[in-house]
Amino acid sequence: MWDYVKLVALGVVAAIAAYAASQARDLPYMVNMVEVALAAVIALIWVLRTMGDPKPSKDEYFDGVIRAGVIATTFWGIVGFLVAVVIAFQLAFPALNLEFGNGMLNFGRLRPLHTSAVIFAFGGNALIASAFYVVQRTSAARLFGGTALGWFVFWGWQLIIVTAATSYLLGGSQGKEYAELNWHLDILVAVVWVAYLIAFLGTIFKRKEPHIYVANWFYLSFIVTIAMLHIVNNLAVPVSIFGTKSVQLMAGVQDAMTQWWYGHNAVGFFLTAGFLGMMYYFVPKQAERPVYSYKLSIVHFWALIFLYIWAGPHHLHYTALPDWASTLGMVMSVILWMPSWGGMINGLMTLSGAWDKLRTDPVIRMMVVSIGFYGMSTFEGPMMSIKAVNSLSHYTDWTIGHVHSGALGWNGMITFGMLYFLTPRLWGRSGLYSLKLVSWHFWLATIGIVLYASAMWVTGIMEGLMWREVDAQGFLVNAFADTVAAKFPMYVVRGVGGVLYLLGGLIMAYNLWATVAKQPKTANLAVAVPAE
Ligand code: HEM
Ligand code: HEM
Ligand SMILES: [Cu+2]
Repeated sequence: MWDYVKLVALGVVAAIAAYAASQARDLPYMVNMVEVALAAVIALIWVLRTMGDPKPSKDEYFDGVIRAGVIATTFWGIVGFLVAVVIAFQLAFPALNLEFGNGMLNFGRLRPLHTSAVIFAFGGNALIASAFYVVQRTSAARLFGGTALGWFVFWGWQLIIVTAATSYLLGGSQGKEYAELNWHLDILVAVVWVAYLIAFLGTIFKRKEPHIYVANWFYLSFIVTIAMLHIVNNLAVPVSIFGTKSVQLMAGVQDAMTQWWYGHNAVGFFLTAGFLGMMYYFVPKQAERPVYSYKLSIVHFWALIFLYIWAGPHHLHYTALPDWASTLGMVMSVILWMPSWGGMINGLMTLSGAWDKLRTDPVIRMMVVSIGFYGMSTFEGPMMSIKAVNSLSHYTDWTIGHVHSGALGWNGMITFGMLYFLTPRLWGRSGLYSLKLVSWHFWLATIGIVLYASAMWVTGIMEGLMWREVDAQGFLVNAFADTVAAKFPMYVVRGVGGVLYLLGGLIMAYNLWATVAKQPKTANLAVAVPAE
């Protein structure tokens, strides 16, 4: 019966999408609708072919969707880093904005492709997969909603990634950073995200462990907050239901504030709280030590989520935003340093008594460096939110350097650690194919980040100082073009750093593949046992 409901629903979606494509007013909308129709047809065929298959055992964890998530995270990571390297060199060598790409290969279109690929495709898949793994293990319960809900979340997310990417390349964007998707795709995101929330919360509700492990608190706050941010920041009235264009509900400075309330908390909850959930499960697991302080984890959790939500105005210093709002954002940001370091200390000190593992286990090394970069970027951030500092750093590459020490160092490295932890376990292999290759990955990535961040500090502070340099009469000394020319060598260094980081990612992809393909099989451990 349930299968028939699914068939009808998919058929209706395919028909509506095909009709919408035929009525489309612009190219991105048309292509997106064709993609949605195709996806619905493929899903329909799959449901038809698997109808009546035996149901999987209820006391086994649902790991298929997590395996798919591991593959997707690795794949989108490589895609995101590759586009990253291209745009990095485009900034150094503008001729790389290739003419024959007809606009599609220009920096302006590839930049949102990069940010979305790394944050939402690479980071998003890592978060979804790890949340599904952690919530099942710590609740000793199978994922709520059965295979259907889990696969819906996974494939829905991949569909969003593909439609988003094609839309950006074709110029479909509403021009809000990290929220470039037009309204028709925003609705898709909201639907898939609510399904994700239901799968996660449902598993918590049916848990066999009385206790809710702290990693789940972080994951839950991330899922709920992102839903709220996404919906409020994208409130808009479409111009036509057959086109991408819409009118934002809020205007002017209210819209700007809403956008950076969203943007900052995308950092705070997507790139921080969710990844802290990852840290709180995988670091103790890999180190084989309990969390350093459970009390600290609770205190810094509440402090973190309370403070983050107020800090958005630090993106709008010296703008039309009222001064008091800007000051409020600054103060909350500076206070935010404390809970951030609470998290860092808790992660690092989990290794107390196991520091020797740093020499023998490159996966732990990766996690520790990740936590180190988390600490560094959450010191740098509060400092940059102080108005006097921001008046120098804003609009410069310093911000870009800050972003990437968080993104490459913290998000990237903890994700790599998580993938190295999960792959042998999910495929029932005795261990990773090669620890030596993990070590290579570690060094390439670390050197890549250091090149990236130091190049951006130098060029950022340099251009900030050049912009404000005045002569004795008060005239500006440097033309804007002078700063662009001066930045060239640093842009090349950043590009080289990116190449190293990408190489590390490729080595990881090979190592993970070889782990599955070449390592001997061990007994499968997918049976639900109390709180792993
Ligand atoms: C191979 C490594 C990477 C390289 C070479 C790279 C390069 C770049 C470049 C050239 C830009 C544009 C900067 C500008 O407009 O001046 C950029 C922006 C950005 N990248 Fe990356 N990136 C890499 C990895 C990542 C990762 C892994 C993430 C996130 C997890 C990330 C997140 C971002 C964000 C959020 C921005 C926008 C920053 C802003 O507007 O302030 N990047 N990246
Ligand atoms: C206590 C923690 C943090 C604070 C207070 C903070 C503060 C700031 C400030 C003041 C800016 C510059 C705003 C501007 O001048 O335009 C900024 C930019 C940014 N930060 Fe952080 N930061 C923190 C942690 C992080 C972390 C851990 C990450 C990444 C994982 C991150 C990602 C970003 C991104 C992506 C931007 C660029 C936004 C844009 O596109 O303009 N931040 N942050
Ligand atoms: Cu912020």
